[in-house]
Amino acid sequence: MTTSLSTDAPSTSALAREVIGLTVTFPGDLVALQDVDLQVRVGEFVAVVGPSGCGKSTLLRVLAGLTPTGATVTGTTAGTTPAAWMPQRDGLLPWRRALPNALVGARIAGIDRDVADARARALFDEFGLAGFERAWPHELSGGMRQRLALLRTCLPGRPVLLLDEPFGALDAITRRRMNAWLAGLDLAGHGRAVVLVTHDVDEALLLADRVVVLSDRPGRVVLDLPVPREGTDGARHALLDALDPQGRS
Ligand SMILES: Nc1ncnc2c1ncn2[C@@H]1O[C@H](COP(=O)(O)OP(=O)(O)OP(=O)(O)O)[C@@H](O)[C@H]1O
Repeated sequence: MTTSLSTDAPSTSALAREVIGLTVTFPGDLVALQDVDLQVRVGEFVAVVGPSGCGKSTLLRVLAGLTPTGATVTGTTAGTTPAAWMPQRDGLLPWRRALPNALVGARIAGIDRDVADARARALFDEFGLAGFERAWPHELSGGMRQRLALLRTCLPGRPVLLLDEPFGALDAITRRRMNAWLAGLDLAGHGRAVVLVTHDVDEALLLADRVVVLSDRPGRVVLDLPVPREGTDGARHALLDALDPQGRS
């Protein structure tokens, strides 16, 4: 399946995001990330995996151009390609129905109301949310809320998508569908890039061109692995080894 989602950026092979020597320290000398180097090129799908608390969300925030609350950030960052960030919490506005919630980012991005409305209605269908345009967020299941939040993130067509565990609340079948949708994005053709934080190694292998493994906190890059197109068993072992070096037999 190839998913056609309009984007406001031309197709290039440019650097979408780069961090070099990134160190993030929270108050109390809590070092969340240490000396992290990461490059994401337009057209790439990069998955970031690592143990809980190793700094994945913090890294995504920095890639989004945000300074995590209270943090000291050192190192260099580059890449100005506009990005849309989906945080772990869905952040839906409880006082707005589903469709107006979906349109929030598009309105902020200055997209014409009718254009955004038409795009949103098409995506409600693709995301299995057709018929729920007028539902209130509290009337949606956890998985539906997550899909709505992802739809809202994708709607403005920003070239870089930064997705923090977007499928955590989804049942296996819906997760497969959403994976297929993401896998069908013609990233290179639309000048896009995706950085996906996930706990699921198989999801990372299915979707990504590269998988970056962070160590236990302070998070450092312990593996940056290109995913082979065919036969991912070896890559899977390498990832599991990097995630749990002590578990090696
Ligand atoms: N605003 C903050 N103030 C203080 N400490 C923070 C803050 N945000 C994150 N941390 C700490 O930084 C470390 C990394 O947190 P982060 O949320 O980036 O990890 P994560 O890998 O995304 O975790 P998880 O997989 O459980 O979501 C943790 O020890 C966390 O407690």
